Amino acid sequence: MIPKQVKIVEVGPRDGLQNEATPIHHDDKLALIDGLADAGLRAIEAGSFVNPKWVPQMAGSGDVFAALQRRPGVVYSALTPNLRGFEQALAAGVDEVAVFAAASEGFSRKNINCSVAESLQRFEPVMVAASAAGVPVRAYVSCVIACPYDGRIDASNVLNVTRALLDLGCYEVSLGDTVGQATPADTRRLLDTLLSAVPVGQLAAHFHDTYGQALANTLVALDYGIATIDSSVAGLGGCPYARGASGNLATEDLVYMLNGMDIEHGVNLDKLIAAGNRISAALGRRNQSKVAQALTPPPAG
Ligand SMILES: CC(C)(COP(=O)([O-])OP(=O)([O-])OC[C@H]1O[C@@H](n2cnc3c(N)ncnc32)[C@H](O)[C@@H]1OP(=O)([O-])[O-])[C@@H](O)C(=O)NCCC(=O)NCCSC(=O)C[C@@](C)(O)CC(=O)[O-]
Repeated sequence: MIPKQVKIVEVGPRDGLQNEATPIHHDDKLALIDGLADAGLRAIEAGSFVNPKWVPQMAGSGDVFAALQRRPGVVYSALTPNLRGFEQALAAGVDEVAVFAAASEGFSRKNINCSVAESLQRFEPVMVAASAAGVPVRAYVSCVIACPYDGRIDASNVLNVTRALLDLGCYEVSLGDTVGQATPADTRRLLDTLLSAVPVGQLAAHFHDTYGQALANTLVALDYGIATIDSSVAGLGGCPYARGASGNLATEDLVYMLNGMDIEHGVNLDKLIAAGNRISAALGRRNQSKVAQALTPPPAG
């Protein structure tokens, strides 16, 4: 049954910006995060504590967290691949962290330099430390439909990794269609398998829009009762280890659809579009959201 209320997890400042070729000014990151919070987003992935040699755009995440104007009720989170990343995130004052695994061996090796089984072992000390510090841990599974290295992925692989992450103590697993190849039929097949064994309240949807399918797939996820949807303002993003993959579902497009379906989400569309247009201008490109394009007046003259 379609949920009456949806939690939007805004991943633009992390998933969105991590793949940008040109350096992004610290102040632009802060303005983006604050603009998103001002628009009503209550879960914002603001950075990531990974090796800066591998993902240079996230190198300043500690500084970003230190300088955030925290708004009450907003959860500011970060990616942490291992204990070292978690310790840095904790020192930076994150409210929540996310560990990230993959449903394919090829992507796991390229992305985090270890096998899927090894990645789960690396998360064990993170879970212990997070529990001791009272920090909730979310998880991602990448490549839930297809992998740029291993091809099509069997839903049983996704189920096994999802279960392992929940068994470790993650409160939720976000299902990442990293390369954006899923069609609604693929999403249905995946969710039929997953929901035979995992409660719907422990799953979130994370679709990239490379093939223009993200909103259609999100609608399928909502239809299956998934009430947490990841999206990225202005459709920012991509993954450094999935060449050619484009940004996430644009938050503006998601909000517009939810408005039309009378599903509560708490986000002001006008303020969201303004935040998306600001970061797009800072990056020297057009806002990739169709809704933002439709609702933004063309420049005068
Ligand atoms: C995971 C590691 C760190 C393992 O990297 P590794 O090479 O296996 O780690 P290591 O323990 O062998 O250490 C190697 C070097 O990394 C350093 N190191 C070790 N840990 C850290 C850390 N936490 N922060 C900073 N530095 C770290 C460590 O100090 C050492 O430095 P060196 O001595 O060479 O100078 C590395 O592979 C890495 O940083 N990978 C980047 C992964 C990444 O950020 N990918 C993009 C995000 S995932 C994504 O976008 C998908 C998602 C979530 O959105 C969902 C979807 O759409 O699919």
